[in-house]
Amino acid sequence: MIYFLRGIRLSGSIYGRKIIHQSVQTSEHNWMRCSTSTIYALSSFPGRAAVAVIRVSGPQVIMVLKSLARFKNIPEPRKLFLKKIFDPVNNKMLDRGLVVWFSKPKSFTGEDCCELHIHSGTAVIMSVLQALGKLPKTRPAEPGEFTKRAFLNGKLDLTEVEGIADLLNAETEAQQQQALSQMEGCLYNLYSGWKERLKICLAHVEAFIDFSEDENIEDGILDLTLKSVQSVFNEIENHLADNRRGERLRSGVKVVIVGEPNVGKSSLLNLICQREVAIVSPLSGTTRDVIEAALNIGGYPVLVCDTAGLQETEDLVEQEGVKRAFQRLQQADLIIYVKHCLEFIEQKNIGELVNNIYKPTFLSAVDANNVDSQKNLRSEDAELLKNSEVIVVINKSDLLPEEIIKENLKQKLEKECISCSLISCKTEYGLNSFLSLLQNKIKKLCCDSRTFKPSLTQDRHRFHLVKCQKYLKEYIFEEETDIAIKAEKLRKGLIELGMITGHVCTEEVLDVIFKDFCIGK
Ligand SMILES: Nc1nc2c(ncn2[C@@H]2O[C@H](COP(=O)(O)OP(=O)(O)OP(=O)(O)O)[C@@H](O)[C@H]2O)c(=O)[nH]1
Ligand SMILES: [K+]
Ligand SMILES: [Mg+2]
Repeated sequence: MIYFLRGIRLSGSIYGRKIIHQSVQTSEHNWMRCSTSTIYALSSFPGRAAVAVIRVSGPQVIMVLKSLARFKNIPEPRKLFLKKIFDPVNNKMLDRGLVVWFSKPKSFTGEDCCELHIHSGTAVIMSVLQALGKLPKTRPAEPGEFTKRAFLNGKLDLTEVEGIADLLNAETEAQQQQALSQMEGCLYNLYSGWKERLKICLAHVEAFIDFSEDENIEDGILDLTLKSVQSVFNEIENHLADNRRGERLRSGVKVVIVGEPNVGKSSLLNLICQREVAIVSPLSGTTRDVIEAALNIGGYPVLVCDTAGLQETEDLVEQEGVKRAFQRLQQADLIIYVKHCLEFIEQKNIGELVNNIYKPTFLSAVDANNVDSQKNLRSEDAELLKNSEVIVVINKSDLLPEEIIKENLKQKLEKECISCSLISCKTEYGLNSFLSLLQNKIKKLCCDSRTFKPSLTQDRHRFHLVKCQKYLKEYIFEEETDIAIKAEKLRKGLIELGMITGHVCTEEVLDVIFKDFCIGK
């Protein structure tokens, strides 16, 4: 047992040399480059308002306090002081405002930071920024540079950085909540938890390599390791099999309205949006291009598209419209398939008809290749279509000859069909129940209400998790007698996890992540 423990410690350091060190080098390199300069930026929205916040970070912060705010002694950190702000060169007074500073490392960036809360007027802001520029070794911050420094100083990992970016971009409540929990470290905890467990596995394997000749190495250590790797593997697999909920919530649910010409697709889009987004007319083939509208439905971000009526046609423009409709269908998370109600009055077995309506129609079209534009649909696209959620909307219920027929049809649909609404865009009959069906579907696509596990939110994470999983799979299942080769698999798996959190990363990855930030964050 003693050797067992010693193995962990020794191997831990071997591990440290190979992976952690790599990241430290990158960080140190950046740290040295950026820590010599002090950066400043307007962190609030530019324009006329009550207050503007200018943020400063770096070694010159004390100098800023002394020369712009004219503190005689270094003030107490984390306290607001009402001060006059002066230009350090011509000694002109520029404004009066609140000044606060944070001493390193207890600040957002991990460096000395200060904030000047001044009046938000164009001239005031410009003059204070210019005054900051007059101090030695100061310069305007690049987009996201404050956050980048926080990352390089170990204040945040990359998933938390991405959480901040998502929070700044969040437009709906559900997006806000997801971004917040990511910023608070839910993904960091999950991924670094796996990393810690794999690190121990690797340490065990390396201990085995180093000490297996030795009598004292614990029996069955490799079996134990295999079990641990297997359980991490299973957890990653579950996390990946989330039907892309988190990514969808982040980027918006894609809803596509399709159906034959003139069934009322554009009318439905306008009703959902509560404005005249698309042209409605009695002429068949009115909509040609895809018409998009971004909406907030029950706190979830949604992109609804109206498309050209699906039919075989000689008209070249309409053919192009049908082709585009099919392209959108392939990307859809949710399809609203609109039908004319008169098709249904004579039908006896409505449930079967409606429940199967969508898939056979499109998939048989795909198989038969009977519309030019559908020739482009490959079999995997057809598979995608099959996986999308569908709501069948039966429109124009006001045209049903008698009230009793309408009620009968409605009852039959409610009893026999899963996702179907009988509505009238003209009278708005059934609209509310359709909208609540739509909202429920969207919610289901974005979050799993049964579990409160953190969702995978980014393609970047998925990419590295899939690669990590591949190495773990090789470790678990491949017949390999050379234990050193097996150890290498674990090491590679660990590197992939490190790439997600940024403990192993390259300058290019950082550039991509920070480029979308605004200046001053
Ligand atoms: N009576 C009745 N007419 C409707 C209803 N919904 C739509 N319409 C009419 O049906 C016609 C076609 O409506 P659109 O919304 O343009 O139909 P579409 O499916 O977008 O048509 P295309 O873009 O040409 O494929 C228009 O004259 C609408 O006013 C409805 O619920 N009841
Ligand atoms: K029309
Ligand atoms: Mg239309």
